Amino acid sequence: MASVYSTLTYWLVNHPNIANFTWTEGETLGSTVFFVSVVVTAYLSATFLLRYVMVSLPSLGPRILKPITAVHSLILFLLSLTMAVGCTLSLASSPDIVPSHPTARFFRSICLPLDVKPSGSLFFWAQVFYLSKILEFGDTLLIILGKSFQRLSFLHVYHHAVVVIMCFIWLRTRQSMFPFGLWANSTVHVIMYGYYFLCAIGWRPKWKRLVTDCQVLQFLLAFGFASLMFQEHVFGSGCSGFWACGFNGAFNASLLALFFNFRSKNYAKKTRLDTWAEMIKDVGKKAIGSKKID
Ligand SMILES: CC(C)(COP(=O)(O)OP(=O)(O)OC[C@H]1O[C@@H](n2cnc3c(N)ncnc32)[C@H](O)[C@@H]1OP(=O)(O)O)[C@@H](O)C(=O)NCCC(=O)NCCSC(=O)CC(=O)O
Repeated sequence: MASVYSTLTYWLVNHPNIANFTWTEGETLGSTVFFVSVVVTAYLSATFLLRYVMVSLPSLGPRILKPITAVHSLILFLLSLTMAVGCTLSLASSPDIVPSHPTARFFRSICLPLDVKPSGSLFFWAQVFYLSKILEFGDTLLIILGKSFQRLSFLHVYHHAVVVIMCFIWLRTRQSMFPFGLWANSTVHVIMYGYYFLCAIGWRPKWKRLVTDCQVLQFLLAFGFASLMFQEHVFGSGCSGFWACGFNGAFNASLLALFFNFRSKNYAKKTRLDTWAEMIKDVGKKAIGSKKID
């Protein structure tokens, strides 16, 4: 067990390429406002354009699409797992940012010091996370090519576009709360891409609702921890990128509202149907006396 831990720590935290990583605006891949603007504009334009072009074209058949979707989801599942483990180990073992006391270590995941340098393993994983959000654009392409237009929701497109801007702001402002956000979202995406992968290989899991609930939970936890960060910023020694956290707060609040709407549309119906079924059963039971009905 100890050797697994130390091997993982070496490859995901202490490897020279990771430990010596420094995010430098204008030098690191994707580190300019121009890059983010082009990427997000290209994503939105391509999505709307392809959506309308595909209306008059035949969809790629499931024989071609399902294996590609499965591979894409599997890659994102493995990448999310690697980022979640990498972030956890970075928080547990980076001596430069993380003090040895567990409570202080937790606070480091929600409040970075004002003079924090954008270097080391945590920032390395934030950069990987940022680039992985561009890879997630593939989800939209797969939905459009399969002509599953009902799944091309506002929630989907809005999330995929704005999350890239959010990650760029994390890095540019050395924003506090990003280690928690990175850890929570990567962990949730392990479950989400696991679910998507299983759907793509033809096994539709029964725990879809659990995936949605985990997504909602990450936003709720973020609000809880943000209040602790606020206290630490105001009454403690200050947190880096405090004002940029407002962007995250607004984005999380909008996603929370959209996910509550998604939940009520996708799962509440079932509950109502169940209620109706039970009512009909009761009426039936009364009508035929003590006879059992299914
Ligand atoms: C359970 C959810 C994860 C997904 O809900 P859906 O209603 O979209 O799920 P579904 O049951 O229709 O999904 C199964 C279908 O997805 C296909 N599928 C598989 N892999 C996919 C991929 N990588 N991208 C897009 N589609 C994919 C399967 O082949 C299957 O198609 P077929 O049905 O043809 O067999 C939900 O909680 C959710 O997030 N809904 C919002 C929609 C969304 O776009 N979410 C992701 C971005 S938001 C996000 O990611 C927030 C966060 O950060 O946590």
